[in-house]
Amino acid sequence: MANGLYDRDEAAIGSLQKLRFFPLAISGGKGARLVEENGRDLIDLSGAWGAASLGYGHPAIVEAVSTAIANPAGASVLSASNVPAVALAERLLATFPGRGRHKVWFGHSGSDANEAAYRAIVKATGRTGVIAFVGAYHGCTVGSMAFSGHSVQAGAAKADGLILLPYPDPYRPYQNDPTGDAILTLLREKLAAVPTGSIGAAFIEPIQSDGGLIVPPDGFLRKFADICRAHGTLVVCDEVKVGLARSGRLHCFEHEGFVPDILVLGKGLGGGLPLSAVIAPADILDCASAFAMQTLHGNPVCAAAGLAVLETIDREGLAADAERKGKLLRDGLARLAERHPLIGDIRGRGLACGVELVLDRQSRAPARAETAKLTYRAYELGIVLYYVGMNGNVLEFTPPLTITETDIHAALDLLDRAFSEFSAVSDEDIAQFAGW
Ligand SMILES: Cc1ncc(COP(=O)(O)O)c(/C=N/[C@@H]2CCCCNC2=O)c1O
Repeated sequence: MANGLYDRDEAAIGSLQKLRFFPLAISGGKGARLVEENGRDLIDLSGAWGAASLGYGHPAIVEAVSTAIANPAGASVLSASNVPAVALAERLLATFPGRGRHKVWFGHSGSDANEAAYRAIVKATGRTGVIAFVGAYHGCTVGSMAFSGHSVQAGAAKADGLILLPYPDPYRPYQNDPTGDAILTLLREKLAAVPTGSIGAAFIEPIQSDGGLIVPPDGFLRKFADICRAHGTLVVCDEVKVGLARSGRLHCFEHEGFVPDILVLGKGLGGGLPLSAVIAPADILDCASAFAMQTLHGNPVCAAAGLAVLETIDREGLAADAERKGKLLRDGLARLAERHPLIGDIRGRGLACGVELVLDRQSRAPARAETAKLTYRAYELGIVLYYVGMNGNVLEFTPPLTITETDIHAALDLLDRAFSEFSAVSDEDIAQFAGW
């Protein structure tokens, strides 16, 4: 379609903020389906990288946002309180089992939330050191990149005193130890080499998402937290992508039998609107004023959307639904693996699933080029699906929590075709899409 939407996008919007895999040009959406400019509809297995937690056009979101925008209670919490933001903060605090007094900080994105958490911890404790993991994507601001470990940000300035650890990956285990204990030994060695109490924060994803949708071994997070806390380090759980019912529990850390000191939420919290939150001890979030603020933080319209998301998760039982539908999806993917040797590993919790593609199941050599062609073919067949991973070879399934079983089955049928047909995609077809 000459001078179609995608061409106009290319002409008008810079590549600085683009992560493109195929020429998706969207004019609308409903449920778990996106509609392209030409009227074609696609099943969205990404959910806008997990942000469209309730899909597109959910009545609860439409109602909440329409009401809020028609009578906006100001525009932020900087210099006034507003009804939706206070109500959302109270509702978030009611979900968090941490001991002691906690408060909420509101942001627009996972990036600004992680950055605010780190800056507040340094301000409150004076401890600049930070622990994080190779493969972790905590954001794309200077501050959140400073303790991210994803290859896409290799050139970014890193925090002084950053300790980056391998993330425990049972499919590619560090030192061939699938339990992750070798990583904990490394952590103890690193901590022994720094002044006691010099590390303020430890950032961990309970499922490492952009690093490859990796579910850690049982018990790892709990043991990791114990070691950090013995060093006086606050454990920050980044649930921006896998939180809020997606994993089959309201909070993903519930699978791990531990409670983080600080919880970071984003993406799905806003149901497609820009909204993030940090839940932290009151003494951390009250350590200063006018220190981590942006003009529209705590925007009442976005906060109304956040309330609608939490209420809908509760009312529609979306956590239990995610558990059930995630198993349905992974069982279907396992049946595809019987026919397609490219599939090396299937993993996930709830509706956060990863499928790692390899050239050979013995060597587990990453199938990077094949992954790019597969996602392109899937798009041609009517599926929106992106990939993640340090080797660019892990299909990431984070569909709307409201996806129907019918759409899951339809998507699996289309994926089956994509696996059979992707080799027909030419290098030229994907050349213009840089991906990660
Ligand atoms: C665990 C986790 N923490 C923080 C972030 C940053 O969130 P924002 O992109 O909302 O700033 C993210 C964002 N992840 C990226 C966003 C860029 C495109 C690639 N796919 C993602 O999901 C994240 O997954």
